[in-house]
Amino acid sequence: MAAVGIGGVVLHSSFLGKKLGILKPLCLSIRLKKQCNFSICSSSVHDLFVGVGVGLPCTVMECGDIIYRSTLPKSNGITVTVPGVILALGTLSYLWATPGVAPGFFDMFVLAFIERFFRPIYKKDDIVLGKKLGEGSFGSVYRVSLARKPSSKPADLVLKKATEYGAVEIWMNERVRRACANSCADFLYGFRETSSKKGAEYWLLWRFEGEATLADLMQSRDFPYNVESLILREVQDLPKGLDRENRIILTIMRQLLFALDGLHSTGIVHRDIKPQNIIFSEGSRAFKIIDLGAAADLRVGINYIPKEFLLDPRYAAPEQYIMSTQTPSAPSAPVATALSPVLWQAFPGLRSDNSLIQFNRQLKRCDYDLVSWRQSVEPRAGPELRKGFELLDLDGGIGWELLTSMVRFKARQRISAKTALAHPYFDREGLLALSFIQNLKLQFLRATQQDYSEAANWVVQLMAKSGTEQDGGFTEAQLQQLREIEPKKKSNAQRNALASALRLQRKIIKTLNESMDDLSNKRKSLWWSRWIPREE
Ligand SMILES: Nc1ncnc2c1ncn2[C@@H]1O[C@H](COP(=O)(O)OP(=O)(O)OP(=O)(O)O)[C@@H](O)[C@H]1O
Repeated sequence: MAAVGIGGVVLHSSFLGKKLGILKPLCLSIRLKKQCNFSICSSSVHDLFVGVGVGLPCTVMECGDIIYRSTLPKSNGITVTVPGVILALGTLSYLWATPGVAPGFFDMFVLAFIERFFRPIYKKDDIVLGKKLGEGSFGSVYRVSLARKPSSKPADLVLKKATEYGAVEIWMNERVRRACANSCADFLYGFRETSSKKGAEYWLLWRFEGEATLADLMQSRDFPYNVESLILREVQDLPKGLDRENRIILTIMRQLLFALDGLHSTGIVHRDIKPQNIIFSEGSRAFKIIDLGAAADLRVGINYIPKEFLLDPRYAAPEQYIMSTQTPSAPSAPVATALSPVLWQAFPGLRSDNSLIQFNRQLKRCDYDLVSWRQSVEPRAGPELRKGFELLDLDGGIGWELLTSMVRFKARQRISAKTALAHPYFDREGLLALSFIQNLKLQFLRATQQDYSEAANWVVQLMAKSGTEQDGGFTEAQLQQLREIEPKKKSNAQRNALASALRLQRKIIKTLNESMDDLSNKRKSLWWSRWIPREE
């Protein structure tokens, strides 16, 4: 059925025809070219429906047709009503909002399935064990090679033989490989191995990324210059100093935040970010994240409410200590930026376990307020701590400002990896120029994450600098007034509605969490792990 276009709206001709019979003066007057000029009463506007389709303008359509066609029965085609559109938009935005439930299901049931046909498969017999790289409570890690080495398969690999948490780690690594491969170590394959005497084990294979984790590099007296030579692949013959160190730390931080943001954007929260879980990839000359065994996938709820916390108390955010393992946890903003990596890098004293534990105690005593902590320790600070503060105070204290916005007691007040990347601290150049994609991403983040009150301040300052009487600028009093303008508070009704909506949202999430908790209690099996390949 033809439709008539009016501006952006398209009206079905059947509707128009019907209404032509009850022409009443006034209200919405629609002038269709010169031949037809008719009115529609506002009382009828509410049952106006909007047709989907391309409308023919009067220039190519004889308007007489409208009256003739209007006697035809109503179209059975899809029509879109305003409430319908609102409902559909609401549903879509819910499904696509962070962490992205809809893309999560697409990934799980479509992409993961298709990927299975194309990925290379490894078997236990293909693997020759080499040196042990690490042993944790949940598994052992070895450097391995392949027994037979087809040229298409990489030779230098890392194998983790893991306990039950290996299943989660396989899931997370596969998700990451599909969504943000550069954020984490290059994962190749994972399977369940049941022939061992110890019982079932999960075997996970990665490409060998490099010899050193950030923790190893930070132990060296030469840190951060040792990282500079790794990233640039040469030793710089430049004088050492705060400025150079700041550039290196900024580069590490930026790489880390890009990797973290990649994880968060796909709905995965690592929950165990620490220098030991950040590996330097010699191939990519960048830091990558490892050990996703404690991660949670917020999109499909995997590992979302773990029964046992796998977190490292040296680095975990304060709420992790105080939360009972039985309490269903609300999804907090990316917790991973909790105890900011800036801390470990700026203050060499915090690089040993004992001083880190001591720092945690001091911070707790200051109610997790970093500014009070600084006030309490700075007067009697040793040279190392002093150097850390100096480094953070460079460029008007922009590093300190970033640090304080990352280390906050309340999870919701901590800035996310995305917002941190848009922080002016990263305006400075690092060691390497950003890639085209990183640059684009950064520009986009800046445009979307920026706090615009800063921009307003900047305009005020600019005006103050050029504002003389002669140039028609502002007087000091006027500028003061401008500075004092406070953002308008939302009206009470609006705030109340927002608060109720948030309360409702929290209630729904809590109920969902509780039911998930119940479900996982009843059926201890990891339902999604049925997709993990098995080797008997
Ligand atoms: N892809 C990789 N390339 C090179 N080395 C790796 C890789 N993955 C892990 N390693 C090395 O293996 C060590 C242990 O890895 P990982 O942290 O994943 O194991 P884990 O069993 O969880 O150990 P922990 O319990 O101590 O955290 C790392 O510290 C790192 O040195």
